[in-house]
Amino acid sequence: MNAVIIKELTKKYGNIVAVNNLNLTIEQGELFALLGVNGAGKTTTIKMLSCLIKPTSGDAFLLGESIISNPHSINEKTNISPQETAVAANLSVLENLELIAGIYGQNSKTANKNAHEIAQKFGLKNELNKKAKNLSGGMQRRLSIAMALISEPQILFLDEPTLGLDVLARRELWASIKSLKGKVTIILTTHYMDEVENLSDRVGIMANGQLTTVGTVTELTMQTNTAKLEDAFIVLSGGVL
Ligand SMILES: Nc1ncnc2c1ncn2[C@@H]1O[C@H](COP(=O)(O)OP(=O)(O)OP(=O)(O)O)[C@@H](O)[C@H]1O
Repeated sequence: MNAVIIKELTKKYGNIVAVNNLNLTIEQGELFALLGVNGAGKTTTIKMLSCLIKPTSGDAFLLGESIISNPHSINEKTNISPQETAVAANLSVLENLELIAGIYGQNSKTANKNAHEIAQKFGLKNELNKKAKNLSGGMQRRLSIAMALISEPQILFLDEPTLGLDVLARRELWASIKSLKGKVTIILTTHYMDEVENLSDRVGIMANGQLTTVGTVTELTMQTNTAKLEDAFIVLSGGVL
């Protein structure tokens, strides 16, 4: 079954066409990685799909609901961990998690139970009483994703989830993301090719607001006659090897 159907989605900022006539279908439980050089249109796409900004034209259907006519319904079933880590600095880890659970309508008992469960899953169990501002950057990214997940979304958007993390923190976060595969539909943007190779079921490459290529890592390397995704990406983004 399809979780996401994108139809001719376009976003213009004045003369700039940030996203240009995007068409794409993503299956339920799939982890889809969106790649592209800086300014290609990835974040704008994710922001439209998560109903943070309105498209100029076109539409997208998430779990059958339109981002134009039913954004509230989509907000109940999806969540985003944005590029800027979105945690309340002066609240503890537990309070941050319970806050989001409360916003999504969970009573305090359920919110507390879910907060403890998700903290366990994301290696945050020993940090529950720490203020978010005193966590390391890696722990803050983890908390940000845990906060997106506590609402039990069916679709999760991860915008550069491991940006600025050290190798160990990145690997730990990959393991947490991998444990969601097949259960939650995930759309992820990243500049790290090893992340895509490790996590994604399919990859889409954007250039100048357009989705130029969609396929598995193997399909992309075969298509470009290259040995690894990084080389395939350079070829497909119009660069020189
Ligand atoms: N609020 C805005 N106002 C004007 N132009 C914008 C706005 N947001 C994005 N853009 C422009 O839209 C284009 C696409 O930007 P977007 O942030 O979606 O790219 P991206 O692929 O996510 O880049 P990065 O990898 O650097 O995060 C860029 O030319 C950018 O300058």
